[in-house]
Amino acid sequence: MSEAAQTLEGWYALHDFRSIDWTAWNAAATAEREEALSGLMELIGQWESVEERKEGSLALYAIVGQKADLVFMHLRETLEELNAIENEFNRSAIAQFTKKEYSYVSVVELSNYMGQPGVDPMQVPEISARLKPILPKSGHICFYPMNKRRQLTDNWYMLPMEDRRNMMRSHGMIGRSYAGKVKQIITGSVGFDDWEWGVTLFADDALQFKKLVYEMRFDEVSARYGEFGPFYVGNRLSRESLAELLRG
Ligand code: VOV
Repeated sequence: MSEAAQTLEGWYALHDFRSIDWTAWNAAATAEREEALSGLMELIGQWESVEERKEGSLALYAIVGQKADLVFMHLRETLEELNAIENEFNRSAIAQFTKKEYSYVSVVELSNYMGQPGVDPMQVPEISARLKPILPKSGHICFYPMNKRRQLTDNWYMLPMEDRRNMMRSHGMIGRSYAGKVKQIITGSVGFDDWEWGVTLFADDALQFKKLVYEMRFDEVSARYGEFGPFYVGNRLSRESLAELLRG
């Protein structure tokens, strides 16, 4: 058996994709709409205060295209808290005007491919900060799930550790050349959701997503072993721009 990579886990993640039921929203009375909107703002205010206390984080984006209208990306210490968040949203008035499109459950993950021998990673402040990250407030988000291939000839999980480490080093070097342009949050989802990882990227210039993902397609770990699910791309929403989106 090949040696399994050791992983470190941080906050749990829920990517909650919703669409607005425009027919129901447009048909609702102004007072009903305003009440639903103020309930939503209250919820967002609560989630932002959790972030201020550094007990979790929120990223809120408008999705471009027809896969969804909104994504709420939540990070929390426990799965129970994530479940409570979705239930609270579902009970709120705005939920009558939204549809569930897709969700993804995972946990912030770092693997030991790049670890220094003899160093306890939990004692490295940069690593513990990366496990419980405050999500960037960048202009754009890109999310997609992915697997590492398990076919007879190309099976990531049967490769020796050394080969996987070398490929991840090359992957990391490409990634590092996007420092300051793209920030990645990798979440592990083996046992939690339908793919093995969630890839969430943040950037102020959305074109950098395309450039990074394209460049990685030529790198062996992606070219040979990467399998990718649907891509979601979006624009940052503040409370004000969300209200504007709904009020028109
Ligand atoms: C934005 C840049 C960027 C940077 C700097 C970066 C660096 C690194 C490093 C150093 C490491 C290994 C240690 C760790 O931190 O876990 C990883 C790990 C990982 N990555 Fe990555 N990645 C980036 C970006 C980045 C992208 C764009 C993708 C999607 C791939 C693509 O083709 O679409 C990705 C995927 C992953 C995955 C799935 C893992 C876990 C693999 C596993 O088998 O465990 N990643 N990644």
